[in-house]
Parts: sequence; structure tokens; C-alpha cells
Amino acid sequence: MVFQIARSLLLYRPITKSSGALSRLYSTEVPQFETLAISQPKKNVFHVEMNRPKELNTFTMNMWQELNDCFTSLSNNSECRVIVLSGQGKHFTGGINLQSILEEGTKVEDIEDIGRRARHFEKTITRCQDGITALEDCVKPVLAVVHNACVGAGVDLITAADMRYCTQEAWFQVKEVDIGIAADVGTLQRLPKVLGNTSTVRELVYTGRKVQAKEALELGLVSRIYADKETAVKEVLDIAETIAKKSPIAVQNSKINMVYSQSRPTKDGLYHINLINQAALQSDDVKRGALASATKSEPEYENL
Ligand SMILES: CCC/C=C/C=C/C(=O)SCCNC(=O)CCNC(=O)[C@H](O)C(C)(C)COP(=O)(O)OP(=O)(O)OC[C@H]1O[C@@H](n2cnc3c(N)ncnc32)[C@H](O)[C@@H]1OP(=O)(O)O
Repeated sequence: MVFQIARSLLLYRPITKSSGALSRLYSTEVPQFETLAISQPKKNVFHVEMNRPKELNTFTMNMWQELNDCFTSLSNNSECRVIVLSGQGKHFTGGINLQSILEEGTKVEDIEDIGRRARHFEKTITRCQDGITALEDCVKPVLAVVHNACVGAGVDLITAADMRYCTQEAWFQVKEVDIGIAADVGTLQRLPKVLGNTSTVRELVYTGRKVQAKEALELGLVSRIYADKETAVKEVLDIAETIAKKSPIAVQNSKINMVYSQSRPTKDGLYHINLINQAALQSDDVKRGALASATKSEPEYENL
């Protein structure tokens, strides 16, 4: 009986493309970038590839900005439910472009006052931080696939992703100490949470030693190791597809709450999800999901 009522409710509310007010909020337009390539290999699954293979996907000022623009845009793109992030070419990334960091230094040479020079760097560092934090702020899950080198800023980047996978020849290096800086775009804050261990993190941060794929798996930095990049991308796209078929309300609110809860007391996190679910429990997705579970059918959900 319950299911008959639920079914009739659903029949009167067919799935339509977002329109009217919703379409003003959510765009399906996919912007183009110089440093990133975006494709849609599966329904509701987007693939973002760092696209500077000749430069080993090293981070320039433009790339930090484009990462921010890209993930902000996909967060608001209703067609997109899950994002897979990888790098084109030989390595996932060689970290910050060393030329670009030296150039940033020369930009302040004409500014005499230290306070004003500092303000210049404040803006630069914020721009870099925002490029990484955009992955965490993006309400769609981000699944990173690392092959070969993942150096410096690459570690900052993947620790802001939801899940990490790698190939068997992948390696990771918190290398900032070797270029004379304290990591400032997220590794120091996020890696301890990812690994659940500050002793190992501090060792990696202070020594800059390389972590091979096997150790990365043991430490919990990655969830799985694949034989090669082609297999890794294919398998991770399949995981992404599984997620993309779930309720977008459930998946996205889970991410929002997990990000919110990661640096707050359990009680605050519980209150936050309580507030979210006061509205979300009234969503069509609950009716569709419950009905599909009860009838062992495949639910379809409206984009979000
Ligand atoms: C406000 C800022 C916040 C952000 C901070 C971020 C900090 C960081 O990311 S720290 C880490 C910086 N990156 C490095 O120190 C990487 C150093 N490079 C390497 O470890 C290796 O080159 C690498 C593993 C990436 C690749 O090794 P492979 O054997 O495959 O190639 P190579 O022959 O070493 O390099 C090929 C050419 O690429 C140039 N190159 C490598 N990395 C960078 C880089 N990060 N920036 C600019 N150029 C890079 C390398 O010099 C070679 O050039 P060439 O000799 O002209 O062929």
C-alpha cells in the first residue's frame, strides 16, 4: 500500500530537465580552459585532466585560477554528478612550476615596503589556496587518479579530493621543504586528516622523502592501486558511474556534511546534517530511492 501511494506520487512528478528557477541557478555549460581538459565520458560523470603534459602538469598562476574556475563551475553544473581528476602525459604533476615561483618573487622587487610586499604575496597565496580548496568546496565528489609523480602541490591537490587512487608506479612527495617553503596550500592541514596520523605526516613534511604506491596504500593515502593508468582511469570512471546513479541529494549532502564535520566536534556535525535532512528528507529522491529499494528496481533521479 505504502509503495502504491509512493508510486502514484512519483507518476505525477515525472523527471524533467531542470527548468525555470533551477536552470537559472544551475548551468549545464562546460567552460573551456587552457591548462585543463574537460570531457564527459559517462552519463553525469566528468573527467578533468591537467593538460600541460610538456610541462609535467606543473602549476602556473593560470592553472591555480583555472582549477578554481573549473571546480566551481562543475559544482554548479547540474549535468555533473561526479568528477574524475587525472593528469595527461608522463606524470600526474611535478608540483608548482619552479619558473613561476621565481617570477612571483621578481614581481615585488620594485616594492620597497615589506608590508606592501607581504600584501602582494597574501593575494598570490590565497589564489593558489583557492584553486585547491575549490575541490573541497565542489559539492560533487572528486576522485583523483595519480600516475607516476605526484609532487608538492600535487599532494595538496589530491588531499582536497574525496577519494584517491593510483597506479603501481605512482609516487608521492611532500617536496616543499626542498624548495625552502612551508607547504601553504593544504597539505599541512588535510594530509593529517587523510592519514589519521601526524607522526608520519610530519616525517614526510620535514624530510621530503618519496612515498611509493604500496606505502601510500598502507598509509591510507590511496584507496586502491591499479596496474597502469589506462586501467586506473577506466576502473575509477566505473566507480564514478556507480556514484552518479545514486541520489544526487544524498551524495552531495553527504559530501557537504563530511567536509563540514571534518574539523568540528561530532555534535556540531550531527546538528548540521540534522538541519540539512530536515529539508532533504522531503525530497523526491527519498521516495524514488525507497521505492526502488523495495521493488528491487533501478531508480532515476533528477539532476542537481
Ligand atoms: C604559493 C605557492 C604555493 C605552492 C607551493 C607548491 C610547492 C611545490 O609544488 S614544491 C615541489 C616543486 N616541484 C619540484 O621540485 C619538482 C622537481 N622535479 C622533479 O622532481 C622531476 O623533474 C620530476 C619527478 C617532476 C620529473 O622527473 P623526470 O625524470 O621525468 O623529468 P626531468 O628530466 O627531471 O624533468 C624534465 C624537465 O622538466 C623540468 N621540470 C621538472 N619539474 C619542474 C617544475 N616543477 N617546474 C619547472 N620545470 C620542471 C626539468 O627541469 C626538466 O627540464 P629540462 O632540463 O629543460 O628538460
